Amino acid sequence: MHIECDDNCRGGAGCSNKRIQRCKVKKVKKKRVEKGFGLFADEDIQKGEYVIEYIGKIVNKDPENEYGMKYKDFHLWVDGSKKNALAKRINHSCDPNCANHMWAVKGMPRLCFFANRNIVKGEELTFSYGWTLPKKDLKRKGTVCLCGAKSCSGTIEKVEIS
Ligand SMILES: C[S@@+](CC[C@H](N)C(=O)[O-])C[C@H]1O[C@@H](n2cnc3c(N)ncnc32)[C@H](O)[C@@H]1O
Repeated sequence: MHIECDDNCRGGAGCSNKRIQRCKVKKVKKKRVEKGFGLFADEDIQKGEYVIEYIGKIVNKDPENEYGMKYKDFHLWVDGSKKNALAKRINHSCDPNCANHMWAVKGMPRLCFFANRNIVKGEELTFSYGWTLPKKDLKRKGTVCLCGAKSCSGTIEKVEIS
């Protein structure tokens, strides 16, 4: 987990490690695409920059909807289904331009997206969902992936090995 500085840090007002608490989010736009809605960059974004936070209700069981996002290593999820927040519109790609990381901000865990390469204005923001399909669940087919990447694996979900 990454940790943001708090009010006692030596950097004070000039500290660059307070991006999330200062809501230094990028300009983004929601648009209709063949996957429902998608989220698009409305300005150029540099590799490594903070893009947006995944917001929702924090719950202690899997909400079992497409907007549930798990905190890695914790039995906690963010359920974005009821919130009209933009980050829940980010679609999956097999070759994503963003990644989500867990940050501790003033002692609280937050799920945030960062650019993993330079992104130009107008480009769709994507991340790798990491969804899995249990091997025992052979009757279910995965969701056909429409990411269009050369490296596309065909479905959003990967089949679990064991
Ligand atoms: C968290 S939502 C993403 C936003 C969604 N498109 C919407 O309109 O709210 C996840 C759902 O979006 C769709 N989706 C996301 N990425 C996709 C992809 N690469 N190919 C096909 N459908 C995708 C699937 O229906 C998935 O269950």
